[in-house]
Amino acid sequence: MNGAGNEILILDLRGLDHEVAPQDARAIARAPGLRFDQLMTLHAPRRAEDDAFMRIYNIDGSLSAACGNGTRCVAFALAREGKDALRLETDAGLVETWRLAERVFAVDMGRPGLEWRDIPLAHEVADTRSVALEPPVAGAPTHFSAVSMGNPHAVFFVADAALVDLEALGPALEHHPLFPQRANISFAQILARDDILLRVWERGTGATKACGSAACATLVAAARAGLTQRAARLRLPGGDLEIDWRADDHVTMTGPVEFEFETTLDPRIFQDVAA
Ligand SMILES: N[C@H](CCC[C@H](N)C(=O)O)C(=O)O
Repeated sequence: MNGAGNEILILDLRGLDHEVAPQDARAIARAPGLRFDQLMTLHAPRRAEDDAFMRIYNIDGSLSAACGNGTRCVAFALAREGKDALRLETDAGLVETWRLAERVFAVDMGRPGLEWRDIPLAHEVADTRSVALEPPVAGAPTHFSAVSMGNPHAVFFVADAALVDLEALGPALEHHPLFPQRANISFAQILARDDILLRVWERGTGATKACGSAACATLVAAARAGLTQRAARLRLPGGDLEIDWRADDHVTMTGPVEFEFETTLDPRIFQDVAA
């Protein structure tokens, strides 16, 4: 499936007692014919009131605690079992989804983390709205806004997002010493007080057509900076997402899903997997 162009693979393991190891996620990412930005594995819920426990892997096998576009795809997949509203648990807590139309879903991504330890950053920073990029990275802005959506985000506001060399700046910023758990890197251009152009270099995956949690982090950063109101359209290369940082501090995201194909995994892809 995809959510606004963010390629998502869902592996339904609810009937099995199986954990996917990082090297398995990397093997699936290399399997012929499979192409994804994130792998979402579904497991039996830990609490009776939840519908499933969900894990999120990047293509390098690293885990993420949030995946907005992937959560919408999971909501679409489980809606086929007759449920249009879901409670999904992730390593970062509860995520709730509800259907707005055949292929449009909303996700409550929870509250943003805004303290330096929430992101996390490598040392204390008084104001995460404007963090000095020290040491500097050639070609990158000197300051960014840091937000956690359960996963780490660094948001750089730029005059023209189309001019950013994502492939050059992405890796240096993802692995910057300020980010002990690395970070998802966003370059945002404010078009209006309710309209943002966004390009994302994702931690553990690279440049993607859309990143839901980055869209949430960018809206929160823009609103905190007084650049936009608390709700806006986020325009990503793969599609638009509507983000709303509500008065109760929860961030909701509304966007499309597309179903591409269903298949089974050939067990041979897990043989001779380099650890
Ligand atoms: N594409 C996902 C985000 C994955 C985040 C992952 N790259 C990480 O935090 O390591 C989304 O739509 O929210």
